[in-house]
Amino acid sequence: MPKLLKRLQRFRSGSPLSFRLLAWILLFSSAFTLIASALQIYSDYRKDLSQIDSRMQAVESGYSSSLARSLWALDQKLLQTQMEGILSLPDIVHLRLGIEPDSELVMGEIPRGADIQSHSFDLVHQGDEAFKLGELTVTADLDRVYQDMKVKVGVIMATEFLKTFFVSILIIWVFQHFVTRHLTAMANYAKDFSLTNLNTPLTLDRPDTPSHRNDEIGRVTEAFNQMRERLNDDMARQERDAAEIHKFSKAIEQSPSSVVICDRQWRVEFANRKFTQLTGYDAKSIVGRHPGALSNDNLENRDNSHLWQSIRLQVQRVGVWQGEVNSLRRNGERFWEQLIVTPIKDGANDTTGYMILGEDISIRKRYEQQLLRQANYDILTGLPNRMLALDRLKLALAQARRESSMVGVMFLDLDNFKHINDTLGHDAGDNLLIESARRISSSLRGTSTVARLGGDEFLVILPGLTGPESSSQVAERILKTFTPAYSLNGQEVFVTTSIGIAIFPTDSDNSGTLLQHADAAMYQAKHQGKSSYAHFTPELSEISHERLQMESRMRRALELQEFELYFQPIVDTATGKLRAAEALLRWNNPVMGLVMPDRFIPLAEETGLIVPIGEWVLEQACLAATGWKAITGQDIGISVNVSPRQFRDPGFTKAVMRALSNNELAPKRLELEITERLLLDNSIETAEILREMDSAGIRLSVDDFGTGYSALSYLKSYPFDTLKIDKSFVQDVMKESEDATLVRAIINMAHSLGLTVVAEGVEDEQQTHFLQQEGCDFAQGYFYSRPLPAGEFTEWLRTNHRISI
Ligand SMILES: Nc1nc2c(ncn2[C@@H]2O[C@@H]3COP(=O)(O)O[C@H]4[C@@H](O)[C@H](n5cnc6c(=O)[nH]c(N)nc65)O[C@@H]4COP(=O)(O)O[C@H]3[C@H]2O)c(=O)[nH]1
Repeated sequence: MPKLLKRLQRFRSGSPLSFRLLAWILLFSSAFTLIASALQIYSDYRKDLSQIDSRMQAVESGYSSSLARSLWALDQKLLQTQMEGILSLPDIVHLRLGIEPDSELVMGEIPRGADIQSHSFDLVHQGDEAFKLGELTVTADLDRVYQDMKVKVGVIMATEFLKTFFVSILIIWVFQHFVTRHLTAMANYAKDFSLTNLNTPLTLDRPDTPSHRNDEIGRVTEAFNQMRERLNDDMARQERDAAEIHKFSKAIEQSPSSVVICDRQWRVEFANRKFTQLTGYDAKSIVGRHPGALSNDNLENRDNSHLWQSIRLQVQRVGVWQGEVNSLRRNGERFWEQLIVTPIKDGANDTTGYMILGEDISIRKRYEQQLLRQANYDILTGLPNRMLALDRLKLALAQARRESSMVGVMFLDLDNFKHINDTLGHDAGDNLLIESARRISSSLRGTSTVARLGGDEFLVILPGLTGPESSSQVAERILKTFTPAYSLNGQEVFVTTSIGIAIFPTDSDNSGTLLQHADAAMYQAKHQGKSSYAHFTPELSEISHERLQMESRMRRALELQEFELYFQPIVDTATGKLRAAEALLRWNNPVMGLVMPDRFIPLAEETGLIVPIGEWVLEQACLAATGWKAITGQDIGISVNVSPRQFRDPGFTKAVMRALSNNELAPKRLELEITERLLLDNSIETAEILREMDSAGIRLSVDDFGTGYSALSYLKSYPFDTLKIDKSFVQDVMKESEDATLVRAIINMAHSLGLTVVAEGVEDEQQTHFLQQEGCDFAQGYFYSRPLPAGEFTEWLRTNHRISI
């Protein structure tokens, strides 16, 4: 019993549901039992009453006639016996027999206060005529019935209570065992459920069978565990999301671009580290401010407000704004930044804020400005370049049209720049250009423009001229500034310039044509003699046109096979025997006829066409030399002229080697003629190429010696074999004693350096004798033979047997 109480106690405290359930079960089952028992007792009570009633009926039916007879017969004894017999019947406690007319016989006693039930009936004598003899009232005591009922109630109540109680206990136990303890376990699980034990599933103390899994508790358990797993997943996702968010926020924070995030009202909410580095504004100090109004300078902010208004409008309309902004750092320093402004949208595509990405492009901007400068200005002299000059010219022409004034266009070319550049080196050339630019600029008014068009060409624009003569005055001033010597590499050098002038609108009203005319005039000035100027005349355009035509014809001359090599013998001065031949280029143009190299080689050099033309010459010269061996059986050398531009071409060495190997010519049979201008450049590459040629066995000669700086000293440093005295000295040896002395000195010096000497331009016998006397090794000139086309030269070989090997 204490155990049971304890249990009950536990139910009360730990299992309120069980307790309440027990109470309810008891209440309901008791009520139900009570009602049922009450109904049952009432039914039994009614049955007892009806039994008494039927017993009284039975007394009436059984005794009325016998009592009537006894009464008729006045047989008191019998009557008494009969009445005692009735009184002995159960529950009947009292009889009253009323006898007609007024006597009565009473038997038995009615207990005081007892509940009774009475039944009366007449005693009638049945004769001819019915005669009422009396009336019998039978009274039954209901006490027994009540006693029975009380006992029944007691018994039923006790048994029903016990039954209900034990059934309830049983139900509760069953409920507790199968349901409540699991619910309690669930409750405890739920109570202890936290993020730390998310991985512990809910398990109940019951077998894991399919039926258990499918019942309500099983389903609730499963629901619990599913909930736990979902929570687990959610937590994992949340962790992942948090890590992602952390990563993104770190990325934004550490982004190399500045990042500013604003709310919908364009108030700064966040700014990353880069922003602070870039602008000097601390992120916290600008929170809540408008990104265009960070500075305290009202003027600055007002300027910015227009910009940010258009940014806002464009972001709203187009969804993005990007551009370059000249921003202000906190310290007042300006910098260029590239901004990208975009809205930040939520899942419903509503704008929740704005993001401003910024990148410092100051360096790029500076670089761009530099590029712009480079695109418009000549780096060396700082003068406007061709592009800017043309722009300025167009502007000047437009203004002159409006003002009906004149514009002078001057084309300047330094007369001996190429020579100085080749002989004194590029540095000297550069200094010359810088100084020339300065001198030209110094002779001009403020409104004039001087520009460098490239190389040694300058352009001067003279706006607002009153007449062509004003341009002549300027030209004279410029020429005058060129009079003093230039100091280059410690040497005094005299440089002159040639100026061509064209006037707007007299010569042309078009900038391009004016430039062409000025160029043509410049060539005319050069032609007149250097250090002069010339005005454009209509005839000049023809000359300039010719130059252009020649260039375009030359470009096609190779493929049209218009070039031809002539060969001129180089003979031993003492014996007159052939030693080698010099290849001299000719251009057979159907329109221009036979064009001599002096006319087209400079243009070929200028345009770079000399490189493919020179390769062709090398190839053809080697081919010819191989052919002569076949004819004569002798190895005849071949000299080929190489121009500086050709020599400096990166493919030159390969082209030479290719020509030799293609034609199987021994390198020692090939002699390359190089002008001394090339050597004075003194560049490492020149020396290397010469050495490469020399080590390959190719012979090298200095051509036109005497026309340049004629410095013998450099000859020592290079692997030359031959020195060719220029024809201008040879031709005058018999007339000018100075030239004879010079030629003699050259021969002696060359020999002392171990060089063979060739005299060029030998035209008569006297010259030959002189050279023989002076010990000049070889001679070349009309005296022996003019340069001959290949066929005629072969013929010359056949007829001339004096071949020296
Ligand atoms: N007055 C006179 N002149 C004589 C006499 N003997 C030869 N000559 C000319 O003197 C020039 C000698 O060639 P250069 O000094 O190398 O001068 C050459 C050379 O520098 C250049 N040249 C010729 N062919 C080529 C070539 O294939 N490549 C290159 N780069 N230049 C070439 O053109 C220049 C002129 O060549 P050419 O007109 O053929 O003129 C040739 C030749 O015809 C003479 O007795 N009297």
